[in-house]
Amino acid sequence: MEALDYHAEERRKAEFNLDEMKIVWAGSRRNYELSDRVARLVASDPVFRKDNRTMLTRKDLFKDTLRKAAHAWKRIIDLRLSEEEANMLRSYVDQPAFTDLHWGMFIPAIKGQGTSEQHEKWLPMAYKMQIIGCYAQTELGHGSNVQGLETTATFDPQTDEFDLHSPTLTSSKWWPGGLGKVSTHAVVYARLITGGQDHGVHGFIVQLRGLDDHLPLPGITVGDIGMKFGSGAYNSMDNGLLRFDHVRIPRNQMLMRVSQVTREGKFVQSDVPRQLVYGTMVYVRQTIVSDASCALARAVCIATRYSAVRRQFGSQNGGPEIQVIDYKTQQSRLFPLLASAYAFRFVGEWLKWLYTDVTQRLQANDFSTLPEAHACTAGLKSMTTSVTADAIEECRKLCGGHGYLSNSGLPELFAVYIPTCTYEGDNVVLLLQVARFLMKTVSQLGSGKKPVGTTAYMGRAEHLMQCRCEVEMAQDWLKPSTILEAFEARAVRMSIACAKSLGKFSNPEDGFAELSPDLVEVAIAHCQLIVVSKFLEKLQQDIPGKGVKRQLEILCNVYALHLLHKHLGDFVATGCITPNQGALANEQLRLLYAQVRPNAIALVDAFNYTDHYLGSILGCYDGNVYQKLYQEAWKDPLNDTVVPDGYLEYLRPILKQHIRTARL
Ligand SMILES: CCCCCCCCCCCCCCCCCCCCCCCC(=O)SCCNC(=O)CCNC(=O)[C@H](O)C(C)(C)COP(=O)(O)OP(=O)(O)OC[C@H]1O[C@@H](n2cnc3c(N)ncnc32)[C@H](O)[C@@H]1OP(=O)(O)O
Ligand SMILES: Cc1cc2nc3c(=O)[nH]c(=O)nc-3n(C[C@H](O)[C@H](O)[C@H](O)COP(=O)(O)OP(=O)(O)OC[C@H]3O[C@@H](n4cnc5c(N)ncnc54)[C@H](O)[C@@H]3O)c2cc1C
Repeated sequence: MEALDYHAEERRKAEFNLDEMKIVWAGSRRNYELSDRVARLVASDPVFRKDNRTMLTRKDLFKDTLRKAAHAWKRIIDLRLSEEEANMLRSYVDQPAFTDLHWGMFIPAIKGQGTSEQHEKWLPMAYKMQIIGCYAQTELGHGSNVQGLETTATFDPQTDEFDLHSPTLTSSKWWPGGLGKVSTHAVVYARLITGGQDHGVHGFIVQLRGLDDHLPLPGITVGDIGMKFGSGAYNSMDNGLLRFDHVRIPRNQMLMRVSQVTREGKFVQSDVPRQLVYGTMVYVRQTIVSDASCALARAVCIATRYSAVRRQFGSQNGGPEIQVIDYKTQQSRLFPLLASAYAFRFVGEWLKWLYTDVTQRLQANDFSTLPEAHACTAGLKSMTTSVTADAIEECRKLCGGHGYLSNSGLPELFAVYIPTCTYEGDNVVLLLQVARFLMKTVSQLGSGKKPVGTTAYMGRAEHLMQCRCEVEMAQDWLKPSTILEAFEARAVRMSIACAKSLGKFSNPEDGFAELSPDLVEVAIAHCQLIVVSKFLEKLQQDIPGKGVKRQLEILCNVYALHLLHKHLGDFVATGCITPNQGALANEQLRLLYAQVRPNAIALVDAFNYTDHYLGSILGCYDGNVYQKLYQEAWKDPLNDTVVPDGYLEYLRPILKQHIRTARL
């Protein structure tokens, strides 16, 4: 018998080839096939079950995470999964774990900041997980300000060792994932001191726990920092605290690609820029952008499918009520998020390319593109995670009351997701880094130095400062060059206006601090331009499949025009467009929503998410929402008994007292 599909009619409405769209989303046919195989592998394995996760106590959740990680590792070995497949497996298992930090930060830190001898010594053990590491940078007193870290690593020429010490309470390491209960090793960031001189923050490989008994080594205090936001969620991770009481490590455990300390205790700064010490963060920020599109797509998939099932009001002659997805307000809240998921997917692909390119250049000692890579990863990490976090909450609201149920999947997704706005760089702090980069670029405009890469448009500042938008009718907004020029003109005009305001301050740092809210807006305008332009570039590629390119063009226009509508003040105030042209953009946006509507379900089907990964009754593929909600309610432990525990002690006495009072 064919399974019920409540979305069958919706799926029939689609105007494009779904299989081809799945490939576009995955990046290539090969990626699609790998990802599909791994998703099914995870979904069909009972060890990876996650529907009961929010009910577990912290200890049980943590043990469940250890079990899943061990099982995942076994599957990776048994099936000889590649690094790429293992990473897909991590995504589909969907439970933050120490393994994220081991593979995502500990190993990359050694690779990026270690010498070839250090690679040879440490990487084979790390790859086999004979040692497990974390990334211990943040302290109780300092996270954003890395230069303010207090942990010290003092070289002792007598013994050829570093003495690691936590001199104050605020120097305690605080937050590193995997540190609390699991890691045997850490890359610890500490101030390097030689001959009484402070050389700033550097990375050191430090063993924390015994490899046989897992007990902390002498001088080391280590533990978990406690429960975090939400149930389930990020509590599967053992974010930890760590203190050193004069712990000794050999000199060759300082990561020495950027700077070295000789046997005599001489500090040597190589030609490699000091910022490479921050290189692991650049790598992870890039991965966070790709992950943002996945989290956003997940929330949007749930809200879209549910919006097609849910009906409220408008029944005619006893017929069905209106599907809430047909309300224009629902569309204007949902479809820009759907478009953003695609936009972030494509900008994530591009950022991966940029990161690979900069890494190859760094290996050849070409550091010229490092500032651009830093600005792009910082800015896009900030922008995509802020949008995604807000979007998950919006999707919860789009699902009405049922969105607040844990089994909608949205509360836990939100709780797991929101720290991305803080970790790997607070989003505002990162946007200020972008703003610094932009102000520097503007200040060099007159010097003959041509801006390149994502700031190349600033080289056309003269034109962009005075160009006039030529839109006369709503449909004029569909021209890619018109959209691009409006976004470029807005970004350049906001940047130059801020640079001019900065010039009025005698001390530039005072000016930067005073104008920082405006600078954040400038950085956002620049990042939005990057996303819009990368979406437009994607559309220049050969995209096969009936109607696929057309749908992507519609989504690209939705993405750009909803931003234009949202930030209309910026566009009008800078004179890039007139208020009337803004109104025409909004008119066009409404027409675009009507074009998205018949394709909405198929556009979220293209993410190819299994019901296991979605973890949401509201978002299930077959749309059989009400029956599943009803069945699920009876599985709640509160429904194990008809009369709840505590009735005799607490409820009955009140009820009885009430009866007595009533009789009086
Ligand atoms: C159960 C499941 C099992 C499954 C098993 C499966 C196994 C296989 C799995 C495979 C897994 C792969 C996983 C990947 C996933 C990874 C997930 C990771 C999760 C992350 C958790 C979070 C971790 C953290 O949070 S770590 C800590 C992060 N901390 C920060 O980000 C701190 C933010 N602060 C800063 O970055 C800096 O301090 C800064 C930049 C704000 C200021 O620095 P500073 O004061 O030194 O600089 P400035 O004076 O402002 O600038 C000087 C100069 O330098 C430039 N610059 C700054 N930063 C950089 C940089 N990074 N790169 C390059 N240049 C930089 C800056 O622009 C200035 O330039 P000028 O030209 O001089 O202006
Ligand atoms: C779930 C989670 C996992 C983490 N995992 C790790 C890990 O594995 N390893 C690790 O080392 N760290 C980790 N961290 C720490 C994380 O990297 C830091 O919390 C993060 O970098 C933010 O720093 P902070 O906490 O010092 O925030 P703060 O800098 O104290 O931010 C507080 C407020 O001050 C504002 N602010 C700060 N500086 C400025 C400024 N210059 N201008 C304007 N506003 C400013 C911020 O915008 C924010 O609103 C993790 C954190 C979390 C939440």
